[in-house]
Amino acid sequence: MIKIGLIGFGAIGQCVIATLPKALTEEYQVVGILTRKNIDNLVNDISSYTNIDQLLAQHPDIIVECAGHDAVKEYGCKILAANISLVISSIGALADSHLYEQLKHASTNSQAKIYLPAGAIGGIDALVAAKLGGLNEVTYTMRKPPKAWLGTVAEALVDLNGLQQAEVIFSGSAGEAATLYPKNTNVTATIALAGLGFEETKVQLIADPEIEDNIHEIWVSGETGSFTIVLAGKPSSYNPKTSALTAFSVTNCVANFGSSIII
Ligand SMILES: NC(=O)C1=CN([C@@H]2O[C@H](COP(=O)(O)OP(=O)(O)OC[C@H]3O[C@@H](n4cnc5c(N)ncnc54)[C@H](O)[C@@H]3O)[C@@H](O)[C@H]2O)C=CC1
Ligand SMILES: O=C([O-])CC(=O)C(=O)O
Repeated sequence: MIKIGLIGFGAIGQCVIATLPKALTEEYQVVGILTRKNIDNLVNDISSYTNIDQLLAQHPDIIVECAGHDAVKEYGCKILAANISLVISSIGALADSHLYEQLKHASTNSQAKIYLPAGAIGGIDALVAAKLGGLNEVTYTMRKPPKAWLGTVAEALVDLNGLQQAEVIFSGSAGEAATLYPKNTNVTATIALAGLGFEETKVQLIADPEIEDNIHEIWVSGETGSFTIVLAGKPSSYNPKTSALTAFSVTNCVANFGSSIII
């Protein structure tokens, strides 16, 4: 029996709960969800908690963070120190090298593992493999409709509501992108960690009024060859910033945790 906890019950959290029955062949129980405020009649009588200690007291084997960078900072080490494995959706939090080292240290000292899902993108398997062969260049372009950038620093750069043509709202390193756009560009951190790191991974972010999907383009060149991956992800109907694929990728991490065959 796998005991599962969640942090956050928004677009990703709700889809994870709905998808677990399809993804897990082993017996499991969702022992609780940490939310900002108590939610009555959550789903299937799952309890919601507002304090991490209440969730830890349910002795989950694995906790899925799908809340935001602050949640990783606030709870990550405590979860790992309690020997509970952690799936991190908000991978951009790891652009903070101090936090990265703290989490790694907490995991090394316990038997708990940190799972980083591919999330909204794909090709991470090819990228980590190409890294071992030797990488020369990794570039990533994210194109999202203007409404996906509302509530971000892009609002001060362009008129998102009146945008007539595609505008580059950021060009720079993966580390800067992940920090400047914490709710939108966690995948830049995933690509950086799998490949050339936060400084060397080049990122461009674009607000495009002519598209409806979130379009992710990864270009990699190295000693083993080169590849380009383009994903046109449907945005979650609950949160336009988040691609619908993300929650399924996160759920698959939980399935891998419980499975003897990892894919
Ligand atoms: N790796 C990837 O490909 C992706 C990662 N993400 C990350 O996942 C996070 C969640 O995404 P969504 O579900 O779309 O966001 P959402 O905004 O729909 O839901 C997040 C929920 O978490 C709750 N929450 C926030 N901080 C919390 C805390 N400290 N404790 C308890 N609850 C807290 C919020 O109240 C909200 O209900 C994003 O903020 C982003 O960091 C999002 C999309 C893709
Ligand atoms: O879901 C997406 O398209 C990517 C995203 O928001 C993130 O990386 O934080």
